[in-house]
Amino acid sequence: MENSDPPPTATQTASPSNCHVTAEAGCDWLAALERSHVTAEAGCDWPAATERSHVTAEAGCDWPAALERSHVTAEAGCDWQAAPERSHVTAEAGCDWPAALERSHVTAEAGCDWPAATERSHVTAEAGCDWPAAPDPPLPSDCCGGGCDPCVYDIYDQELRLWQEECRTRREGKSASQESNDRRTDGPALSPDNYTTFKLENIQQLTFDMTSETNVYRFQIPGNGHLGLTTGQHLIVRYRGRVSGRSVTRQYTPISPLEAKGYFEVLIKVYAAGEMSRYVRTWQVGDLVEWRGPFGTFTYRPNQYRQVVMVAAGTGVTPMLQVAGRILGNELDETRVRLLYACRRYRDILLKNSLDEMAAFWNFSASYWLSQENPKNFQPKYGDEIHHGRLDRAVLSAELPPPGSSVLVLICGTRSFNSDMEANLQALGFSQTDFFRF
Ligand SMILES: Cc1cc2nc3c(=O)[nH]c(=O)nc-3n(C[C@H](O)[C@H](O)[C@H](O)COP(=O)(O)OP(=O)(O)OC[C@H]3O[C@@H](n4cnc5c(N)ncnc54)[C@H](O)[C@@H]3O)c2cc1C
Repeated sequence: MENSDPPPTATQTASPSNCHVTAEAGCDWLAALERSHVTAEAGCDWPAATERSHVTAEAGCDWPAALERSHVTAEAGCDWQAAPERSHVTAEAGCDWPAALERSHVTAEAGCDWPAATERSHVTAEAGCDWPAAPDPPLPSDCCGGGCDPCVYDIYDQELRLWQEECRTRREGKSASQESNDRRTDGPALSPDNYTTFKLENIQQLTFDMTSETNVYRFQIPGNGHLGLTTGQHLIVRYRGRVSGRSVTRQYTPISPLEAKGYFEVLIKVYAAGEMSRYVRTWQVGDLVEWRGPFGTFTYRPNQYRQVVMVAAGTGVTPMLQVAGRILGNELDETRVRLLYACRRYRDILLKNSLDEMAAFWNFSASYWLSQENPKNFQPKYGDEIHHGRLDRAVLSAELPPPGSSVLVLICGTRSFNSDMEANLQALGFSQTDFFRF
């Protein structure tokens, strides 16, 4: 006998992974596929969305609650639109959204008109609406596994909390800048819990080539205030794209003296393909940039060690400068400081003038390891200690006193540089307490 079921009245578009599927009115859908994004028309009676499916409902739709990790449930009267790939939802004006479930991040206000969200960001607001972008969760590859404090996951949790807080204040009718100003009048210049905007007052270019540039950015601190950092601490900067709706954070270590008043400076290497770099490249004098901090667990006591050996690569010199500045600025501190600095070429040595000034102190010396410099093609400054080749275990072995002889080794460079140096130190008999990685 032939199947007597009526032909389906609904249009169903099956989707491969990451594509979009749409259900028409009257459609009785099966659970949405993992990672498919689906839209239901009015009158649709959907089953619960499965894990990781993202669903939206049209006006009049009566949806069951979405399961964990599906993102939203729709209210009657809501008029939803299909989300673009991997973005989750867009809300129309007049929409009244219920709170999103775990991992969905936002609720939209009445009157809000949101633009399409970008990949992995969840929702953003359209023209007219000044809704904050939700933070992006870190990728597994963002975590170095080295026990950083704060780790990228801690930063994400903090960002999520801040973002939820900001959404709340917006719902209550208070703008974020108003909040920030309120805080500034009765609090310190900088807070680890909330972002403060600082005005960019100068940009100084240090290096430039086809793939990157390095600049020093100077920010004004109102009222001749200071950051309140201790040695070796860093800040977090946030970028929230008005158009893209993305929220990106990165860490940077101020290079200005810790006690500097009325300003602070950060050195930032701007990469062609870097996510934050793309934003930093657009910075202009007068721009307002959001910072929070300080962060970092490094502690230092004068004369605690006989020698501090700094092993740095590229922009990893920034915390070293802070620590060295602190030691050399205290005439009662007799700690010797030795910097081993790996760069590609001579002209890539960052903050060379500051390092040269430090070299005038009896207890500071620097040695530069150039991996890509042609010995014939550059003119070192008189007295520069230049080596051609890589900063490797043999160098550490020759430079470092034996483990246990009151030496602290500080490490800061790329992720691979850091883990190479840690492995080298351990192979040379140094224990975890003998070194610190920024
Ligand atoms: C505690 C701490 C302090 C820091 N302080 C500073 C600082 O003072 N100044 C500073 O410039 N950076 C500093 N960084 C690094 C900074 O936080 C960013 O990781 C860096 O600016 C790149 O961000 P991005 O979004 O532009 O690039 P991403 O989007 O994160 O990376 C894109 C690509 O850029 C390239 N890239 C990124 N970082 C590096 C790198 N370090 N070496 C080589 N290639 C790289 C890679 O090709 C990468 O694939 C610090 C990091 C930490 C954890």
